[in-house]
Parts: sequence; C-alpha cells; structure tokens
Amino acid sequence: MADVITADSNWDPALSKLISSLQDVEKISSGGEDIDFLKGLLQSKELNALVNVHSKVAKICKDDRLIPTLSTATKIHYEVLELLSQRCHISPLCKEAFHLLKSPHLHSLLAAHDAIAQKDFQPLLPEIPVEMDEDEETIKIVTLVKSDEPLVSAQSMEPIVGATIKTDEETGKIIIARIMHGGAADRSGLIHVGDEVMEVNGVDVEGKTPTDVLTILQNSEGTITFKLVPSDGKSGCRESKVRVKAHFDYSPETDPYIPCKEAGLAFNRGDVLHIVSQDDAYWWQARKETERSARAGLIPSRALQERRVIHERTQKAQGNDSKSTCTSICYTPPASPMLTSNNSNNTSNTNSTITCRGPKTKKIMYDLAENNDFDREMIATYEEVAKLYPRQGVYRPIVLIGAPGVGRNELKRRLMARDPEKFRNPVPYTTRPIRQGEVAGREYIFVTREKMEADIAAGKFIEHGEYKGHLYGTSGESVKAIVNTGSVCILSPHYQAIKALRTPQLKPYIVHIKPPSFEKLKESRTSARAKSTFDETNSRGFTDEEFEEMIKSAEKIDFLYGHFFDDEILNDDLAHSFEILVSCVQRAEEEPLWTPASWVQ
Ligand SMILES: Nc1ncnc2c1ncn2[C@@H]1O[C@H](COP(=O)(O)OP(=O)(O)OP(=O)(O)O)[C@@H](O)[C@H]1O
Repeated sequence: MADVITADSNWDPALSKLISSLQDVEKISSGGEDIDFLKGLLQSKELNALVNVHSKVAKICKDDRLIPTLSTATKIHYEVLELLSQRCHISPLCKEAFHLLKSPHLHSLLAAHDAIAQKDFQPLLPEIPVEMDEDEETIKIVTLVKSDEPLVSAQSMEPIVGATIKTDEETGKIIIARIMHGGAADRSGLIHVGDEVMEVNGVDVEGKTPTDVLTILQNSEGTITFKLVPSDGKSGCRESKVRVKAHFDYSPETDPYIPCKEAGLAFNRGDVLHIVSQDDAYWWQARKETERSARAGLIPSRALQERRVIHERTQKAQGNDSKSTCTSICYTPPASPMLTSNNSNNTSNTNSTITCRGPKTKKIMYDLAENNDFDREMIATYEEVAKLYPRQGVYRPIVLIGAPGVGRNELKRRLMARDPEKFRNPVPYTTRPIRQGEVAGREYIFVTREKMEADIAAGKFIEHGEYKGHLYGTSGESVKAIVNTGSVCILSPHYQAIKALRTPQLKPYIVHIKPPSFEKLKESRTSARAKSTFDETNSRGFTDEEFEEMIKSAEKIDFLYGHFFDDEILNDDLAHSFEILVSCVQRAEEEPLWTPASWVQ
C-alpha cells in the first residue's frame, strides 16, 4: 500500500514517510488494533487532502508579496478623498479622481481588504462528528500560555487565561463559567462554557474553591495546562455581527453588580460597540468598534440596564437617592415615564405649548404632544446601528437642534446664502389666507384647516403649531421633495420634532448647536449686537436671564436627546461655528456613517 501511495505524486511525502515507518513498526511488533487504526487514518484520502491544503496555505503564507502592507486602507482612502475634495475646483483630473474614489464599491473593496489584513474573520466550521462510546468519559488536555496582564484583584482568572470559573451549584465541581471573546481560552477554541475543570497544572482541583484554583494559576509560570471534562452541549457560540450605539456611559469600576470588574468594558455615550455575544441574559460581551483587535469585555445587557435605571429612578422617587452606580445622568426629568407609563390619563406632559418669539417666520406656537414612544426611549440603553453609505446626489437632511436663541437660524441662513441652489429650506404650510404679493408655494403652501388637521392627525407633519387662530407647520413630504431634487434640505425645528424626523425615510443628520459658557455667551452676543429671540419685537439684546435659560435648555436637550445627535457645535465664535457646520455637512455627504440599522436596507 505504501508503494502505491508514494507512487502517487499527489500524496503528501510526509504522510508517505509516516506510513512507511508504521510498516516498519508492524514488522517488529505484533500489530494490533491501534496500528490498524493509525494505518487507516494515515492512508485516508481525507487526511491527505487536509495535509495538502495545509501545506499549500503554509507555503503561500511564506510568500512576502502576499502580506498586506497596511490594514488601514479605508482611513487613507478618506484622507485622499478629503485632500481631493479641496482641489476639485482647481483641476478636472482631481474632480474625476474624487468621483472615482467616492464610489461605494471601491469603499467596500477597501473595507474588505482591511478586514482581511486585520484578520477580522473567524471561520465557523461545523463540529466534526465524533463517534464516541457513550459510557466513556472524554477528557481534554488544554495548554494555554499565561497572559502577562497584571491582576487587578484576586477575584478572577479572567486576565490570566480569558475565562472565568465557578463552583457548580449542583455538583460542587469547578466549571468554566464564561469565555471572553479574543482571550487566550477563546483563541484556543478548546475550552467551552460548562467544561468541568479536573486538574490545573497537574493539581487535582476536586473539592477546591475557585479562589484555590486562582492561587494555582497565579503561582504557575509560562504555560497553564487544564485537564477538562467537556460539557455535554458544547456552546458553539457564534460571534454576532450586531453593532450598537451606547446611549449611556458605563464604567465597570463603579458597577457593584458586574460579576468580574476586570472583565468589564468601559464605554461612553455615543461609542459604537460590536456585540460579540448575547448568550447571557444579563451580561453581553462587546468590543469597541474602534478597538477591533482588543479582547471583548462584559457590558450590561439591554434588559439589565433597563432594570437598573428603573430601580435607580424608583429609589430616587422614594427619596432614597442611592449613589448612581454607572450612569452619568446629571439632569433629572420631571417624572419617570417608566413609573407612570400605566397611567394613560397622565396628561401632565402632553400639549405643552412652546411659544416662539421673534421675526415673522418664527411666530409659531408649536403645540407638540410629548410622544409616548419617546417615554419608552427615556430609558436610553443601546440602539442597533449599521453603516449608511452616501449615495451620489441623494443628501441627508441637515437638522439643527438647539436651545431657543442659540443661533440655529443664523447658521441656517448662512449656509443657504453660501449656496442657495444646494441648501434649501422646506416651504411651510399654513391655513391663513394668502396676502397680497404672496405667491402660493413660495412663502407658504396654503391649505384649508380641515385638510391640515387631517394631515396632522395622520402624522404627516414634522412640526406644527397655531398662531393667531391659524395653523402653521412643516411636512415630511416637503423634506422628501427637496431630497429628491438632489438638494440638501436644511431644517432648524423645535427639538421635539426629532421623533418625527428620525425615520428611515428621511434619515436626518442631526447637529446640536450648543451655547458656550455664560461669560462667552454674553460677550459674543453683546459684541455682535445680537437680537433676542425671546422679545416679540426682536428689537433688544438678550438679558442675563435669557442666557441662563439658554444654557439650562441646552442641558435638558442634551440629556433628553443627546444620544440622537450625529455632531455638536459649540456656538461661540460665529465664523468658526459656521466652518464646523460646513465640515459636518461635508461629512454627512461623503462618509459612511453609523445610523439606526433600520435605515440601512
Ligand atoms: N455665535 C454667535 N455670536 C454672536 N451672535 C450670534 C451667534 N450666533 C447667533 N447669534 C445671534 O443671536 C441672535 C439669535 O440667533 P438665531 O435667530 O439664529 O437664534 P435661534 O437659535 O434661531 O433662536 P430661536 O429658536 O429662538 O428662533 C441673532 O441675532 C444671531 O445673529
């Protein structure tokens, strides 16, 4: 048989050699079951095919030409695009190169290149079926290299091998409780949740506690060998592709509930997290999107975070203001919607009338009902996100949100003045009669009260209000109409309009215009002789109380809606704020950005 094999040029030479040696062994020993088994295995076509594949891969890997020179092609792509965008008007070649490089196909190709270069792939191979004697207990011997990460506390072996252990309540045995994605245990692929630990570095752990095991681990050097009994239903835990945007700050250091602080992942509101495992109902495993090669850490699941916030609010409502553990909420909403949500007659929040003062176009009293859906959103946890790629000629509406008087309309006016063809404001609707000199569809779209009321009831308006007996409002259709003509729709609605605007149809890019400190606010507005929008006649400057009100409003907006903002601009120096706004608009036009997953088809 060996001769037949070696004559076959496809047969791996190393395998042929092994078979020959086996035949030599057979000559001097009496053979037996083991030798027959080995012979069968080494002569199987499947093993030969596998060894061939391995040799080819190993050979290719040695080829220097195939090693990626960089793994950040997408970043460089953006930098080149940015450089080219500033030169498009100078050279037609630059313009052509810019449009070629802007193609989403090229971007996807480079993103795929980077993923491969960063080895961001985990092939999921099906379990190899193993025929096993049911009565026979299989034991795994797994050797891991001990990590050099310093131990922060003596509570867990997680930093040493990337896994946590616990005592099984029923059997009293030490079992693997959790495997951290990207840690040594995970990378080995040989240790699974539920595996029973029999020995660590040759020491029998029966009857020992997790702390005893930890001591053994701490005292060992170099490598650590586990003797394990595999769990029955090995968790073939698949890495999920889910990305979420965190809507709150989290620090495992200050979280008393986390099972292992060292295994936790700290993050800030707005961070995009890759959820790699949701196997545990309370503790998910995640990695920051910006730190793709780091090991995963524990974060509270959505359910756990919601419970925690409800618990904290209940404590507060009962006057037992326990120290906040991990959220950094500084603004206290008037009432907890979660605690009052069963009370459907609770009208205290509804029909709040926001009076807008100032010049003609602003004389609208928005009569927005605080939406129940938003009440649910008040417990801000995670929002599933996906990257939205820019489409040539289809621009996302730019929405400027901010405290009354902060400067949203001023920035909007400047943008429209800079390129009136490109930036357009939707024409509002009204039920008031048309005046002399006005053209229907230019100043306003004039409709009957019945029609407008029906459309408001049907949710067609982003915002609406009543002033001197007439209805005014902006419809979602008008925004879409501008987007469809290839212009950039620019809006500066009341902040409560965010809910109506943030839809998969409109896909707005929301910028929070924030006031600077009181001193800077007063100084900049006074030196520019800014006119107060709190004054009906718009004929005086802002008062100190109005500046204070502006700052308070901004804090409230940030607390309620901060997680929905794509950008924020501190409106101190007007010229500088305008420059930042222009770069925000450019970003929304050109970069793939994280948006709610439902916006990406
Ligand atoms: N950074 C700034 N420095 C100086 N003055 C400013 C600045 N930003 C805005 N202003 C001035 O402040 C006044 C109010 O601005 P604007 O009308 O844009 O406010 P607004 O946010 O639209 O307010 P409202 O929502 O009440 O209509 C205007 O006179 C504007 O020119």
